[in-house]
Amino acid sequence: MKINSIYFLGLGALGAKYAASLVDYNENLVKVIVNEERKIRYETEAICVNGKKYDFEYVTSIQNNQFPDLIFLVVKSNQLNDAINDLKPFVGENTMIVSLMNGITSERILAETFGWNRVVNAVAYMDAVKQGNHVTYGSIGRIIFGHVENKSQDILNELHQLLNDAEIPNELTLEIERAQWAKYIVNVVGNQLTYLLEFPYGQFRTNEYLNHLVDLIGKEVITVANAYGVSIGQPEIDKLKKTMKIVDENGKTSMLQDREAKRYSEVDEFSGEIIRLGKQYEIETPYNELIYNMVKAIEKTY
Ligand SMILES: NC(=O)C1=CN([C@@H]2O[C@H](COP(=O)(O)OP(=O)(O)OC[C@H]3O[C@@H](n4cnc5c(N)ncnc54)[C@H](OP(=O)(O)O)[C@@H]3O)[C@@H](O)[C@H]2O)C=CC1
Ligand SMILES: CC(C)(CO)C(=O)C(=O)O
Repeated sequence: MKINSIYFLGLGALGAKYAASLVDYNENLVKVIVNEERKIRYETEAICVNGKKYDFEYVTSIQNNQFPDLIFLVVKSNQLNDAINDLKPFVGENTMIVSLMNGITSERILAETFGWNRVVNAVAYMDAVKQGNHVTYGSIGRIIFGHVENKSQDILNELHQLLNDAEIPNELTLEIERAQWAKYIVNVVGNQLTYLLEFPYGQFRTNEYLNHLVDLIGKEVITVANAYGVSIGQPEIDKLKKTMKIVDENGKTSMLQDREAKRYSEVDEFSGEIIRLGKQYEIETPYNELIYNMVKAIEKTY
């Protein structure tokens, strides 16, 4: 099956970056799902990605019964429920939905509405930031994707080829859940610690107390991951520490950026989900309990 049309729902930092890269490859490929309010707003102030202005094609409904082959869903986890409602009219019987969202639950929630045969699991490594209508990113990034039961390989191979042609680094994996947890541990540990301590990445290079906390919280995540059935361990903690040491020392995790902008964070997807899984598997998760309640206490003041 050839991929001739790709829609995006979510034109924020990550969505705009990838929508722009695909438009650069083929301007007829991409449309963006919006409501009337967003359409007017986005058309009035066009989105710029790394300084280049993009006049994306915005759609508020399906035209001529032509459903997209693929939809990238790229919203924050606290926007997912509304996004699913807005997505429903655009999902045809052959449309696949790729969630680029952080965390491990969005695909399951999507599958509850659309079925697993419509859902592609994915994880994105990127450092995109959106301020006003300007999106900037520094790293070339990478998308890793796959089907949780390794089904739908035809369209996944097609997507792999298309991303390669568009020069978007990507990997089609048969171990997508493991790949998602390897990123999830970075978010649960790195995002949440930098949020609470208000630290840029540079602190990971020198601060032994911070790195001790990485070990403590990391081990808690690994215990839960192993009970969930995903085989990650100390190598993922070591890799996370290494990653945090080589990125821009002044850069900040998205969760710290949320705090600075007084936006609600994705804490429910991070420690919230670890606590929930901990209860399910009868594993104590005291570090995540502490983090969750501290983040919520801060957000309560908004
Ligand atoms: N930024 C990054 O580099 C990375 C982000 N991620 C993950 O990707 C996800 C998205 O992050 P990010 O792009 O940074 O977040 P942003 O907040 O920048 O973008 C989210 C966008 O979704 C739009 N949106 C929300 N609800 C709807 C809806 N119902 N219909 C249409 N558009 C909607 C918002 O529009 P509006 O502003 O108009 O309300 C906003 O532009 C998160 O899970 C994040 O953790 C993962 C890896 C890297
Ligand atoms: C991996 C990391 C920490 C990169 O910035 C991230 O995903 C985030 O900030 O949300």
